[in-house]
Amino acid sequence: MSDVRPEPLEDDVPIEGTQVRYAGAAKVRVDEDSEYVTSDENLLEWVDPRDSTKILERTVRDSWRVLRIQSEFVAGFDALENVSEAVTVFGSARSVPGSAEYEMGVEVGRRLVEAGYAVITGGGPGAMEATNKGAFLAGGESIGLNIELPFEQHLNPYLTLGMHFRYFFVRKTMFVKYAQAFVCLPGGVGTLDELFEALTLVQTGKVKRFPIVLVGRAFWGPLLDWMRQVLLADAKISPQDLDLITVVDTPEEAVDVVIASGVR
Ligand SMILES: C/C(=C\CNc1ncnc2c1ncn2[C@@H]1O[C@H](COP(=O)(O)O)[C@@H](O)[C@H]1O)CO
Repeated sequence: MSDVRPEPLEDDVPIEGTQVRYAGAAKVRVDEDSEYVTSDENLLEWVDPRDSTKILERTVRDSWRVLRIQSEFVAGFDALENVSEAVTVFGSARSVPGSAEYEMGVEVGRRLVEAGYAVITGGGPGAMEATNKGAFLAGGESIGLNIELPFEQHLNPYLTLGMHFRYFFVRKTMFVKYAQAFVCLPGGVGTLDELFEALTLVQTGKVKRFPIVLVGRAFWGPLLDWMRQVLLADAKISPQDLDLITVVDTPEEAVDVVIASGVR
């Protein structure tokens, strides 16, 4: 596999004292230290109904925000409607390039493409970049769905299609709707959130025939042990819920599980 770094989709000229950031679909250059409030933060902010000076926030702004949310769904559906069979891969934003963990992501991306799948990630750094890199260099469809965050945010350069979302929940819909399976590489809170959202959707029958594969027994094993020893023992889950997750050690095994599940 060639290791040539492709031209990034994003290529901002650095100017001292400034930073480039997204505001929804728009890209703007702002002061380096300017405070930034994300769309998710605005949406989720509680406005005291007893405070009459905030009536504008409570009524007009939230109502109009719905149209922005709607437009984000439309943009996502439009951009992704032609995606062929795909697997969404989650994993740490902090996996370091060149580390074994990063290389595992590269191999997952490559093997998924070789098995005929498009690859979808969060479009950011770390395991997301690694997986996109493997998919991109293998000549496959490599999709990154990025998210507006309170700090500078870039799409990784290994994408054939990149999108930038304001709202976490809109982006999460795309992760599920356009994929036939989830693969989770080692990760932190974001990865756990994505894993458990997927698991809830499968457990409650909202999505069907949707393999969830965790790569790295040493990393994921203790979580599964806890689910068994605490959640199952305390009757918070059913024994069959544990069957919804498959833990493997290698990218090869992970892709084999996806293929064997027959999802297409
Ligand atoms: C913290 C750093 C970058 C953050 N950038 C992200 N870009 C895109 N998607 C992200 C980012 N951070 C989290 N995510 C999503 O959550 C998962 C990773 O979170 P974790 O807490 O690192 O496990 C990932 O799958 C994304 O969908 C470094 O500068």
